[in-house]
Amino acid sequence: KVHFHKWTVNYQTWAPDCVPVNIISINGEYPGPTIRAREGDTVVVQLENLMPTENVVIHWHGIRQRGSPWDDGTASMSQCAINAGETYYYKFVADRPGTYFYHGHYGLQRSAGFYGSLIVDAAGKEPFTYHGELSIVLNDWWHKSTYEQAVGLSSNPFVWVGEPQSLLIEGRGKYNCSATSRSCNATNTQCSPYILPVKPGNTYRLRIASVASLSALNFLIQGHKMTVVEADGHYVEPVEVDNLDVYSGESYSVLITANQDPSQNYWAGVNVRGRQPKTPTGVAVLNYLPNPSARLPAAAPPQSPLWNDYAYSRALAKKFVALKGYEELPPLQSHRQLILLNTQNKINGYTKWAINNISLLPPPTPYLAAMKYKIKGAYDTTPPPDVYTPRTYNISIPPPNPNAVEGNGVYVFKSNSVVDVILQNANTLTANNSEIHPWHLHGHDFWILGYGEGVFDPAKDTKNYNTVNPPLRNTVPVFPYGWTALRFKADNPGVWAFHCHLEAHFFMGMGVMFAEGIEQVGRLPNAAMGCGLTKNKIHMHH
Ligand SMILES: O=C1O[C@H]([C@@H](O)CO)C(O)=C1O
Repeated sequence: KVHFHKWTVNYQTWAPDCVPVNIISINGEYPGPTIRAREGDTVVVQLENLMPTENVVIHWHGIRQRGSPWDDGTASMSQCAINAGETYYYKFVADRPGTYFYHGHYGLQRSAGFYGSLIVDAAGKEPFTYHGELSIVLNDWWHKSTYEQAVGLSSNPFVWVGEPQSLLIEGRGKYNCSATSRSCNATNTQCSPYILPVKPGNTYRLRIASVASLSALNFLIQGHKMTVVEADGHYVEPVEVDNLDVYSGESYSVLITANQDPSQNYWAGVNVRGRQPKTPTGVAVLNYLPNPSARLPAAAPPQSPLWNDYAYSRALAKKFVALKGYEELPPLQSHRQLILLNTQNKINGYTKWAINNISLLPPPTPYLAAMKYKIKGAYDTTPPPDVYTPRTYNISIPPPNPNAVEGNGVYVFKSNSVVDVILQNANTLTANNSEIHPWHLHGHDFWILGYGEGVFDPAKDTKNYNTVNPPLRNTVPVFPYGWTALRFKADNPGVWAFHCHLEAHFFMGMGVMFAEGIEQVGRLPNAAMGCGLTKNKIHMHH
């Protein structure tokens, strides 16, 4: 079955947290329309860019784009961004059931509200049952425009975006209007809390995803336990939790049962973790029918574990393992091991993030076309280093030599080879500071083989990898001063970004490029080309 969607993208005034700002909307909606498909279906999105002053792309987060790497929706990587006034057709197969989403992948467009849900239903029986389904996307929100944020991030002196003003559940939050001189209308229906209607006694599958720009989030429902059953489109052994960490780029399904006093409604809440919170709890309402949805819970919004209780977060992350009998297990050996050290750096005085001392600056010619058509001079053909040097680098202090370089080289993998990547975290430019980074891989799912604290030791730590029931994911956090090890099969011809999913960090260069099987990539659509050096590779038809 083919699902056809006709979308227009435009600027729009919207008040997600009661303060009107400019957002990027789809068909006038915020969040954008939900895409719903069945496993194996094809999705076609006719995307018309009606924004008069900027280009656009959409990334289909969690969709692997097998056979359609040009529709991964990454500007400068998989395609030329769609010009103002132009229309592009995205076409891909929803080949795996699960909870996914889509968002802009150009500049800071995701932070401008440019995102929505993408849900793929299983063709067969699932390992759990429920009466109904609910779905939310979590986000953090700023009043400062994304253009102002981008200028600050690329200025010297550096202007940091700061902590968010609000946390949003399905695009809705509530700023304290008396705390701002800006226009703010607490009765605007755009900022009324999102309602999750439930029938007493019933069990629901709640799909939760995060597109947060900066914040690690913790989600919980007052008085209700949640049983986690799916993560990033893969089944996990059921885990019952009181609250759930959701890192940007992750998605979950949890089962909840409406088993509390039916005369009440309950808060669903979201709080910041991993950074000292300056943002109030974002809330939605779990509405026990037939209570009126406007009957707000009397209790205070629910609170999460302490923001810097990393032991809690590490322990929770380790609880998620693949559901026995449902998920593919990893190959026992890998062919190549990358150890990627992240550092915050200065380049000519500008604040950046670097991986093995290289800060990613994507080129004007998209990699996919450049590699497929062997366009000379499009990007640096010297591959970046597999491991960081010196190997004695001290991760617990600010970089002693903070200078890094900008680069755009690519890690090229043998077709179908097995690759291990170890993400190694370190101190930032600020003493005694290391941050959580959620890393997202395009075009693949990977197995999480392990998490550790301190410096990764290849001789010792590889022995403790979980190869028995590691979860398959497309996004994984690396905790402060720690490491995360993952494994994937380089079995999807194309060029794929692997990057920190925090919007500002990716903008500041925190990512790398992977490629495999380029010779097997089919002919690129002309519409994905036309920028940089791709222009003379456009195929002429009669
Ligand atoms: O990339 C970042 O920059 C700031 C800070 O390190 C410098 O202002 C911050 O908190 C980040 O996550």
